[in-house]
Amino acid sequence: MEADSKPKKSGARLCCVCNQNRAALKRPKTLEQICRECFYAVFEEEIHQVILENQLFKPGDRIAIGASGGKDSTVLAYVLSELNRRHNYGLDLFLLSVDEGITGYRDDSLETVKRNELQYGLPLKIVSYKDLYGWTMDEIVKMIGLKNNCTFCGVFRRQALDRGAALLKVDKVATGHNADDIAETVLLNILRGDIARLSRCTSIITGEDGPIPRCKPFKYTYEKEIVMYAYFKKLDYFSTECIYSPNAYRGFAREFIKDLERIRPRAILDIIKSEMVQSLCLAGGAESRFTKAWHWSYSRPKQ
Ligand SMILES: Nc1ncnc2c1ncn2[C@@H]1O[C@H](COP(=O)(O)OP(=O)(O)OP(=O)(O)O)[C@@H](O)[C@H]1O
Repeated sequence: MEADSKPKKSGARLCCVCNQNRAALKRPKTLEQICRECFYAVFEEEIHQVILENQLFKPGDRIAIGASGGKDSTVLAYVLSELNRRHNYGLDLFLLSVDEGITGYRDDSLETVKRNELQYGLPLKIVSYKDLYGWTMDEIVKMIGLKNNCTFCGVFRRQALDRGAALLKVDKVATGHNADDIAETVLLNILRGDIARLSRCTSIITGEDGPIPRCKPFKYTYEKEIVMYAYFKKLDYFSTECIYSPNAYRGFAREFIKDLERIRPRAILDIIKSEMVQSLCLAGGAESRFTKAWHWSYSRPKQ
């Protein structure tokens, strides 16, 4: 037997990919035992394939990465810079942050993004609610209280990202929304009976009819794997929840998805997939029939 084909440690569980190194973790998505190096490789390769298959970028594109300083957007910035170099995507990458003006949250996470700017060598643009709208979220919450503040903030942030993207003259904004976020949104839209949003929420590219399209390279990437990747790679990210976001309804959906994942990891992908199939049916002309049937059954008097 050749030296390098021997297991490194007898009795230790071997990585199911290379069959050489000791497994260091169980992949949350597949439950495979895998070593760190192979985990990095499969994690990055899956994202690369998603980018290619969905034609998320074109050579020469200027891409802003929506950078909140959280784990998802930090891993996105790191992985996109790596893939851009490795596969010669030919992209000009930028970090774009929105400062909502939330003391004790966004000010701290922006410090992380400023460090990421240096660590990854990506130019950073920060746009603030105060400059764009004349109000910080702290001031808005003082005025309107905690009810509905997430709705305001979401609308403002979307516009602020568009404004920042226009200043940077980018072709697209990439965000760190992951598979768990998308499955959660599918579930929320089902629970609210919001068919219009339901049929849009799994799209990997959105806003193509608006000023600047958005894309989600992590559409199929599990949150737990993002956390593991950030942890093993020792990436510098900020991990505190927004102080104004006690969104109970979304919280329930999140917990439910996590419970399903514990029993059956594929559940996250299956929720996304089943929504995509339904959207395709709607796009194929079944929309009016489906909507009529929906309204009929919804408004039918109780027997
Ligand atoms: N203040 C912000 N500035 C720029 N982009 C943002 C901001 N907040 C959110 N985003 C973008 O939207 C995505 C999803 O938002 P979400 O609220 O889930 O982020 P988060 O939990 O604060 O951080 P992350 O998703 O990076 O871990 C982020 O990954 C990021 O790309």
